[in-house]
Amino acid sequence: MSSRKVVELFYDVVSPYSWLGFEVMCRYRNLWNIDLKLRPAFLGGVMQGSGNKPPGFVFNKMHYMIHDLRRLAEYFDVPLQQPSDPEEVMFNKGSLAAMRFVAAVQQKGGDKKTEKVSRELWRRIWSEDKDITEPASLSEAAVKAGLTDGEIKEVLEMCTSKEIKEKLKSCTEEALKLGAFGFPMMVCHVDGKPEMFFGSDRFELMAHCIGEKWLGPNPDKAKL
Ligand SMILES: N[C@@H](CCC(=O)N[C@@H](CS)C(=O)NCC(=O)O)C(=O)O
Repeated sequence: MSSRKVVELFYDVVSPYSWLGFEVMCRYRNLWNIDLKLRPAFLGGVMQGSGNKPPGFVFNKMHYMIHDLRRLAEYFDVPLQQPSDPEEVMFNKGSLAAMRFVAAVQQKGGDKKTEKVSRELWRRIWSEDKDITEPASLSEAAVKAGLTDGEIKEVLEMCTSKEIKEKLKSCTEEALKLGAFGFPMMVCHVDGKPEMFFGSDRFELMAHCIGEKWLGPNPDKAKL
């Protein structure tokens, strides 16, 4: 068997398309000969650093996105539901506190816990119309992800540390260096060279580039 290819997934829980990309990558992780590395980063920093603007800033794009996400939720089998005030959630409240929390969970608990906490945060913001900015909200997500009270207390304390702020910042800067202008971004390391893909709609091409088979967004169902 050829050596496993490293695939880095850069994401932010404020991004609904990242949730789709994240679930697909988690479903394919054991099917493809890949080593998936979760790279929680800050989409606001990527927008600023690349000079891009969120698609929601253009009225027609926002309108399209809301319609598109409804179709995609069903197609990807991810329980995406639009929050009651998407602009407030995405542009005013944002995700800096949540992504520092995810970075701290990764530092303390590794990728399995990072996966679970990220999923619970997405569920709050993009399925249940709940807050992800307050410490109590972050704690609730962590409880659902299976972290103990002691772990949650420690992770919340870590969020304000210089180390965690730097960790999130450096991951965001790394994404920018790899060419990021939005999320999700997948970077496949093929023969030592990084190959970047933007969006949750590039899996077919990505599979082709890494020599794997694309079986649709839900490979388990495709096999039935
Ligand atoms: N076509 C992509 C769109 C992804 C997308 O719109 N991502 C947003 C964040 S939720 C973004 O960063 N957009 C930047 C851009 O479109 O330039 C997909 O289907 O996943």
